[in-house]
Amino acid sequence: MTLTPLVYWAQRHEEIYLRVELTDAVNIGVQVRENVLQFQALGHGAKGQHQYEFRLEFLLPVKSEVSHKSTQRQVNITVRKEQRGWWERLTVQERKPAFLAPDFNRWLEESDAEMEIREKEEKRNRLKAVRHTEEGFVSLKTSFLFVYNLVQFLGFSWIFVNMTVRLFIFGQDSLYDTFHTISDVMFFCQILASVEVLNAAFGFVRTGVIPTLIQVVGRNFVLFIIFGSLEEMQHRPVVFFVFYLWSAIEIFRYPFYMLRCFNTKWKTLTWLRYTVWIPLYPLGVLAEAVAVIQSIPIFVQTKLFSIPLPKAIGTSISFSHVLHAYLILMFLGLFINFRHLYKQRKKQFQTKKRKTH
Ligand SMILES: CCCCCCCCCCCCC[C@@H](O)CC(=O)SCCNC(=O)CCNC(=O)[C@H](O)C(C)(C)COP(=O)(O)OP(=O)(O)OC[C@H]1O[C@@H](n2cnc3c(N)ncnc32)[C@H](O)[C@@H]1OP(=O)(O)O
Repeated sequence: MTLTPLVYWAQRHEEIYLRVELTDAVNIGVQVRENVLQFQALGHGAKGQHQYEFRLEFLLPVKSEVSHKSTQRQVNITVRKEQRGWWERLTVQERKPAFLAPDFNRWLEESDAEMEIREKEEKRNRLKAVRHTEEGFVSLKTSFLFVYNLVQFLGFSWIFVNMTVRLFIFGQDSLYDTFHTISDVMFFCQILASVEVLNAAFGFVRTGVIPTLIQVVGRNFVLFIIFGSLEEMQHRPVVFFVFYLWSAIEIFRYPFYMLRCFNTKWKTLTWLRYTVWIPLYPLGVLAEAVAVIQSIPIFVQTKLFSIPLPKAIGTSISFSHVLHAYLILMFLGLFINFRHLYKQRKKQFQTKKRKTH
């Protein structure tokens, strides 16, 4: 005698769901041929552990591909309708088979099913809109970074080329008027470089805020406080060395970033960006330290930026104390950034090795 399991059903506009009440079902066979579904499996049903079977002739055409998933408690079958629509019943015969019942867990009336479709569509449209906005934001961010890097590249290239040409034409004399020929563009580039701290802080670029802050604050301190505020410093050769060392790295760093905006890398440029800093960074810090040391007697003499103390004490705190503290900070900054750049270098070249294998 053939045993039939209990089967619960529900529909949507495009699918039929069947839930077969069999626990621990094995040897499950489900086929759909000419709109007739045949099911057989061995499992524990209403009549105990047996072979169970049933057959359903659908009201309207269905696709022959059928999917089923079994859990410990049941077998779930999904059949796709050939044509989208709402069926008035499941089977061709008007009388419902005794083993078949509506699945009230999934049951929906036609209007509710339509609402469900509409909700799904709305959700899909919302997701599409979010993706669209995100894509717009990404392309805006990329354009912004590209333009920023381009402007910095042009600025630092101008500085580097101008200083090199002047060195060739005027020789040693060019060392003494670097500030007057270069400072405007350097001021512009270094003020603009503050954007890099914001880029790091807002996550526009994958980098740490601290190394960027050290870099930007460190350079701007030397540029505005040491060179900018002391005319006596502006004619010294140290300005040439500081500006030349700063711009020598930037003419590789910014074009490297420009390519990264398009997820591109050029091997030689990547190597230069992550190698040239090894000699340049300590030399740059050394040149900046020389500038700070040279400025100390001038600050003492001119009392510029000194902090006046109450009249009863009758003296003031010289800015030179701040500069002494800054000299220590500089070497701390050098250590932090050198370690950071070393890690970045390792990351770049390790990734590359992994990719080529
Ligand atoms: C808290 C304040 C305390 C102040 C204390 C003051 C202490 C003073 C110490 C001063 C020492 C400074 C000395 C210095 O002025 C001397 C010199 O500069 S000498 C010249 C040599 N210098 C250099 O080589 C340094 C150049 N500068 C830098 O490299 C960066 O400024 C630095 C922050 C140090 C490192 O950069 P970053 O962290 O960004 O590393 P990456 O370049 O590897 O970038 C990481 C990823 O982000 C992407 N990125 C970064 N920026 C951009 C951008 N603008 N556009 C697009 N993409 C960007 C980059 O591509 C990397 O991503 P991916 O790995 O996918 O490529």
